[in-house]
Amino acid sequence: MKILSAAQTREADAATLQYEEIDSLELMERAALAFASWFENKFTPQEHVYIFCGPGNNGGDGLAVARILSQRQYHVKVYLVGDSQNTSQDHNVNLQRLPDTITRQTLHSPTDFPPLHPATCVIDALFGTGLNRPVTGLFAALIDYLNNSGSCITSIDMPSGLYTDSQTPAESAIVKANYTVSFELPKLAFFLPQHEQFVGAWHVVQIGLSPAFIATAPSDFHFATTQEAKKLVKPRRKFSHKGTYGHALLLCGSYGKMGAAVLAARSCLRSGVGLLTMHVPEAGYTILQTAVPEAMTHTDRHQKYLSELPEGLEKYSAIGLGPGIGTDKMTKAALAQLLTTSTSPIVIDADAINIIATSDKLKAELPKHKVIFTPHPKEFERLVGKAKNDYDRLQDMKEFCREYSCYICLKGANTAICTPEGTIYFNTTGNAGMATGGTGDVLTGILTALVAQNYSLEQACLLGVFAHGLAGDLASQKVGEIGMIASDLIDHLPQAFIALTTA
Ligand SMILES: NC(=O)C1=CN([C@@H]2O[C@H](COP(=O)(O)OP(=O)(O)OC[C@H]3O[C@@H](n4cnc5c(N)ncnc54)[C@H](OP(=O)(O)O)[C@@H]3O)[C@@H](O)[C@H]2O)[C@H](O)CC1
Ligand SMILES: [K+]
Repeated sequence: MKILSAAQTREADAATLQYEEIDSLELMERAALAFASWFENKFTPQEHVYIFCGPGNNGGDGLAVARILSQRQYHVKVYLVGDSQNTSQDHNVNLQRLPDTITRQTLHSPTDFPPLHPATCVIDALFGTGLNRPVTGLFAALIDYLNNSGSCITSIDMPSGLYTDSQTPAESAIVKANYTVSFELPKLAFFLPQHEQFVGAWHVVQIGLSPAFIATAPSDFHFATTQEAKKLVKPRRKFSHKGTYGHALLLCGSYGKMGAAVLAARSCLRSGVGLLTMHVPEAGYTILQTAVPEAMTHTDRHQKYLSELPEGLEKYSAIGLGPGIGTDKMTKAALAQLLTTSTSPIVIDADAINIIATSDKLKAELPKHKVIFTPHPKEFERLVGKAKNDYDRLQDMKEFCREYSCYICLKGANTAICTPEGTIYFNTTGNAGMATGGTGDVLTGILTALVAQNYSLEQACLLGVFAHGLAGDLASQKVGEIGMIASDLIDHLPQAFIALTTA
């Protein structure tokens, strides 16, 4: 699904009003009803609800929510902030519609701020997508007060003070929401690690914005949905054999890091590949043959490191390399040779990324449209460079992928997948239990298996990253996040693929 900018959200809003022949007040009512339903599922009417409303339509939503929640037996108080001469039309109508039974107060200075308790539910309706400058003055004082209150804060549409799709200036106060309930589509800001403390757990509620508008709106940013991931899966054919599903080659491992090779091999096999050959240092032979009997094992002449490529590279439909290989100069030479001789797509991870990161020559030799990089943030920084903030990092990623015609899966809470055209997809599966050694090796195995099966590189990234996160989510239901290890992901890959192939 697409992610729209703040400006496009306003256009979608206008297109919806025109297409459905409704007025903006009705759309605001829909938004408020959708928010209130989410709120009712989360909080009981025992809790006191304080709603802080700004001058625009975000504040208008807050006023409509106040009316609806009060009808549903919540004890609601409304606090109005800002110049009452500068309020939006729909804000004004909803203020008039507020029943007299609801206490309301205009906040003129910090001395007016109401006492707040940890048990108070705060709804933040100060600013949404219409924020057009940093939040300072009384609004900033209020935001600081809310942030320090210990109360549970739910933001309507956006945490107030946070820019929707560009870097928020440092001087802006920003609400630190526990929950953000946004309308129709998540906003770009939600996917960036730097905003974790502001956005909290985000949810999207539907308000029926024009699907036709959304379908045609241009956007470089997307997020992955289960429906989309399911559409990517190619069903197995009845009259097929192991040759139908490709032959993967994984170059992994070094002395003391042979476990990375085992993890990549096992996940590759659990992702549907027809045949798998492992090329590992001599010391890995017994380990691989014992731990992964389904894989063929080919050994390097070097005992501890990879120093050469196996014969007959052309027979492999995909090559994965990096997990556990180290950065020995012999390994670097073998990698250089691979980049210039391989005709197959290559998945490049871990130390293979670190090796390429140090050499402009190797970067220049990357085969076009044939490489997927899977860096974690530190490896990304080495490969692409250090960015000032997450928006700049996305921009740098696009430029790198365009320059080298490659794909990058930047691993993290919402792994960001970038194509050579500069389109970015944020993944939506996975959990913090996956922040543990070896889960990256598992991803390399999955992606190599999918590319070997003839998925396009883009399809492999989207499906592979989604399945990897889904396996993590399924594993967390069994072992939780704290006790999770990379092998748990492999154990849950079959279930993940079952979930992606059932309606
Ligand atoms: N399509 C949808 O998703 C719908 C969303 N709805 C809700 O509407 C808001 C967007 O409403 P909008 O009125 O465009 O904008 P805001 O309420 O976010 O803010 C605009 C007002 O705030 C003032 N402003 C802006 N920045 C600041 C600031 N830093 N300090 C003080 N005041 C600020 C601005 O005043 P100006 O001085 O710039 O004129 C406006 O008064 C969206 O987020 C949803 O919550 C609809 O309800 C349904 C459809
Ligand atoms: K808000």
